[in-house]
Parts: sequence; structure tokens; C-alpha cells
Amino acid sequence: MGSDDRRLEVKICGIKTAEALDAALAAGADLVGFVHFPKSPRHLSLAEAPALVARVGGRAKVVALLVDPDDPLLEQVVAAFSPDILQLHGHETPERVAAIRARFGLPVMKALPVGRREDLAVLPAYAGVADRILFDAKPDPGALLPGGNGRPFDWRLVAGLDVGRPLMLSGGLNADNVSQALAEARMDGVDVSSGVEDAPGVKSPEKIRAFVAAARRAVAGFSDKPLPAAGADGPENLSSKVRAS
Ligand SMILES: O=C(O)c1ccccc1NCC(=O)[C@H](O)[C@H](O)COP(=O)(O)O
Repeated sequence: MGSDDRRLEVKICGIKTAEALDAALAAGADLVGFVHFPKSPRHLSLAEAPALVARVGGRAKVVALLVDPDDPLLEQVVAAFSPDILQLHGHETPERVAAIRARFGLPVMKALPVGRREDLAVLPAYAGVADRILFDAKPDPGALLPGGNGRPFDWRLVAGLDVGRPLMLSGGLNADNVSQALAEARMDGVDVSSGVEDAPGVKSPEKIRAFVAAARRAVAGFSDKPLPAAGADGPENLSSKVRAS
């Protein structure tokens, strides 16, 4: 990725209707996320997925989000969603991330829950095996969902990190706070679900447009943080360097 190509990646997650997908694509989202997790209000079934995903037509990267999937489920999801990226949002270990990446031959984005600085101790291990890292707010113990809770965390905890992998920020982002979040954390990308909804699982095309526009405006003046290219070198070649702020 040349420096001229570097730009903030915006992901709209939890899409389950054509209307929401069309809004995300028209707004210029770089990644569109589809959740396959039956407990979620954003769950997209194996039967619904092929038609909706076909609508993307290469205009954005397709991300299939799963929580602690076993291999048979991954096989079904890969067949139904034809994803460009697998997002793992459960308790998958670094070894499991590496095994999934090797077995399915797809880039993996690993979500890491963040509530306090100590939660970042695992970052080098995951950065060594995942193609991207997504920081999300740590859910309360016993929460129904491990993500998509519309809950922010202290963005300063992830400011100034460099592990040679693209880093995305998520958790409670919306059109009103994404500028502040990026000013504090300066990530390579942002990911939103609840913040572009009118109710859990009900996406708002207007909020999607506003979010993408606000994120783009926010980084218009940022040019000093080089963005690592996704998949430019394999995780196995990564020499992890984590600078804690
Ligand atoms: O969205 C869900 O329902 C969900 C279920 C299980 C695991 C993850 C889930 N969502 C993750 C996301 O949508 C995003 O990656 C991220 O957590 C942002 O969520 P939000 O705070 O709602 O913007």
C-alpha cells in the first residue's frame, strides 16, 4: 500500500437487510460486516447470507463475524458468506486464530476486548497470527453478546500502539464521537454497529451516512501515522513491537 493509498477504513457491522447494505455501500464503507451468531439481534442465517452478500458486488470487503466457531461451522459460513475476512469475536486463542487462518486461507481480524491497560498484554501474541486487530469494549461478565453492545471504552488505552498490523477501533462509536475517538486513538480503521441503529439490529441508513461522513471528515487532516498494509507480510514474519502509550 503506497502512502497515497492510505486512508481510514470504515466498517459497518451487523448488516442484515438490503437497505442497510445499500446505504453502507453508497456511503463508501470499506468493509461490511455480517454477524453469524444466533444470540445476536443482527444474526444473519446461512440461508439468507448468499443473496445479501452477492449484493456487495466487490464494492467493499465482506467480513463474516463469528464467535468461537468450530471448523464445521466455519465451513458452512465460508460457503454461504464467501467472506474476504473472518472476524473472530470470541475467546479464540492465538493458536486457534492461526489454525483457522491456515485452514481456511482467509485473512483473520481478531477482536480484543479492552477495559483496562492489562487487557493489552495479549496484543503481541494476537498480532503475530492475525491480519488485523479490532479493539472493542470489554463486555460485562455474563453479558449476552461479546460485542455489538454500543459501549465505548477509554480510547486513550489504545493510543500509540504499533504492532505492524492494521488496528481498528470499535465499541460505542457513532457520528458524534468518532472524531474525538480518532483524535485520541488514531487508528487505521473504525467499526460501528449500534451507533448506526434505531434499535438493536435495526440499521438506520441516515445514521450510516452520517457516521461514514463524520469518520472521513475526522481524518481529513491526519497524515502523520503510516498505515500498515493488511497482509503485506505474513503474521509469521511479524516482529511484534508494541509501544504502550
Ligand atoms: O453485533 C453483534 O450482535 C455481535 C454479536 C456477537 C459478537 C460481536 C458482535 N458485534 C461486533 C460489532 O458489531 C463490532 O465489531 C463492534 O463490536 C462494534 O459494536 P458497537 O459497539 O455496537 O458499535
